[in-house]
Amino acid sequence: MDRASDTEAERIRDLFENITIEEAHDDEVSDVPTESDFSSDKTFRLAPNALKLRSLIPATKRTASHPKRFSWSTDSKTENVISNISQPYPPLIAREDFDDGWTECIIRLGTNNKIKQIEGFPMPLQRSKVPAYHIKETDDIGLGMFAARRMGISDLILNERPLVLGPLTVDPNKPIDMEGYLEKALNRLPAARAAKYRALFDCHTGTECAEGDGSGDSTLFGIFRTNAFRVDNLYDSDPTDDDGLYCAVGENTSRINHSCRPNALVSFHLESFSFQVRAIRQIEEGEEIAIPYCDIMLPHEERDEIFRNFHFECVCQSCQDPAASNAIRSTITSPSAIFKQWLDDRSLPGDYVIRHSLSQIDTMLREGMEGSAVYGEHLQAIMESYICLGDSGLASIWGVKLGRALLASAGDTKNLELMSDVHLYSSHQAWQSRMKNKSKKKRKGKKSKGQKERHIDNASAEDGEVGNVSEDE
Ligand SMILES: C[S@@+](CC[C@H](N)C(=O)[O-])C[C@H]1O[C@@H](n2cnc3c(N)ncnc32)[C@H](O)[C@@H]1O
Repeated sequence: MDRASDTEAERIRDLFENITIEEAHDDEVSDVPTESDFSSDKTFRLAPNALKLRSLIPATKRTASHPKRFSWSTDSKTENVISNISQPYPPLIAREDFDDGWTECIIRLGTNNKIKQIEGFPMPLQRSKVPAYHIKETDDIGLGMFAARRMGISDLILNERPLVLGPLTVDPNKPIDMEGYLEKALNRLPAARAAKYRALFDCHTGTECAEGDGSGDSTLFGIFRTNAFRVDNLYDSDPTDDDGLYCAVGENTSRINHSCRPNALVSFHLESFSFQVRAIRQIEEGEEIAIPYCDIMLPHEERDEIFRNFHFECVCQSCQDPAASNAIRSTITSPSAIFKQWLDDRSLPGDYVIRHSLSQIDTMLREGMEGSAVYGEHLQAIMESYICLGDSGLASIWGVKLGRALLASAGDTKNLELMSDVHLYSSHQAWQSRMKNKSKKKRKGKKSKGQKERHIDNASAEDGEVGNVSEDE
């Protein structure tokens, strides 16, 4: 971080300590949602794109560490429903003066407090000197985002603070006045940011979907439903269901179109309270940037069903030939069963998992599926195979690939830093657990020439390429 941003971070922190949260008065918000408003089985998604950025780190970890104290309060009359959390309120500083942008949040007080406890919040946004994108008309699907320069895997394309954040789901049988809340939120936003929100695309208002979900012809809610992306790491109740989860609308993030073979992923970075969009493969200047609005592993019919709720038919290459893309998807599976089999059966060859995962990765690269969680699982399977085989060089090559994939999907640089450390691999508990003649090798201190070991050719294992398996005779 440079000196200027250091100073800005300190300034924000100082000011933030003086934040006063506005209490919602009964006359202002007459229908404050109660716990039951958010807890019906019949909830629907507000986010068309409800992007489940499933972490490659086992989900149990996240669930286990989830603090229950952030559950919805039943004492809703005293709750602050609309609260400003990202910056302090005037007269401390004018919202217009805030370079990184201002987010209005339709959230519970518990969530508000949770955000304020995040260490370092709010961190400044990352800005690139040379713009990475521009927004312009596509040939057929309205506006879209296009690369302004060439980018590599995990490169940051966009980092922006959302305009508005609100609940992911509401109960259609007990609709809350989202239109009213959004109107309030926009009135509190700087005028220019509110205008950006109002200018966003609305595929929802006036449709049959709007009739059934309580949004009626409310335009601001329609815009919210069209453009909100799920915020995966902010939750107010049990994160195993949709209840108490949030989604957010971004000025530029919400202009990114969907593809079932996306070249970028969007994630939410809590510390800076911002969307990050990162490349998941090399992107050429002028190429359209596309993200997944749903799980791209789903068969075409199920993806189509999701898009139908949002009134579009996907125009991506995979959807041009559904039979072919379904056939490819049906061959892709998680490596977990094969990995377990390899660990249990020592008669299987050393490269058993590696060969299988390389073949799966090859298929996924051809179909443009680097954005799926299974892709990361295969990178991980190869990395862990090399750990078991005691090859830290190759383990680190695949570890760095995995680190980049994790960075692109979760916006966190920690994994990549960790995986770049070559000593990490030899200190793994499974290190050398699959080596034949382990003791003999140790005595010799080098690889036995006659031993049949297979390895990935380092030169061809560079990013985006599948390495060749060769025999080391
Ligand atoms: C979040 S907006 C994306 C930006 C939008 N194109 C605009 O002009 O503001 C989502 C809408 O874009 C269109 N869209 C996005 N991806 C598409 C795709 N792959 N095929 C067809 N339409 C798509 C649909 O109309 C969808 O409701």
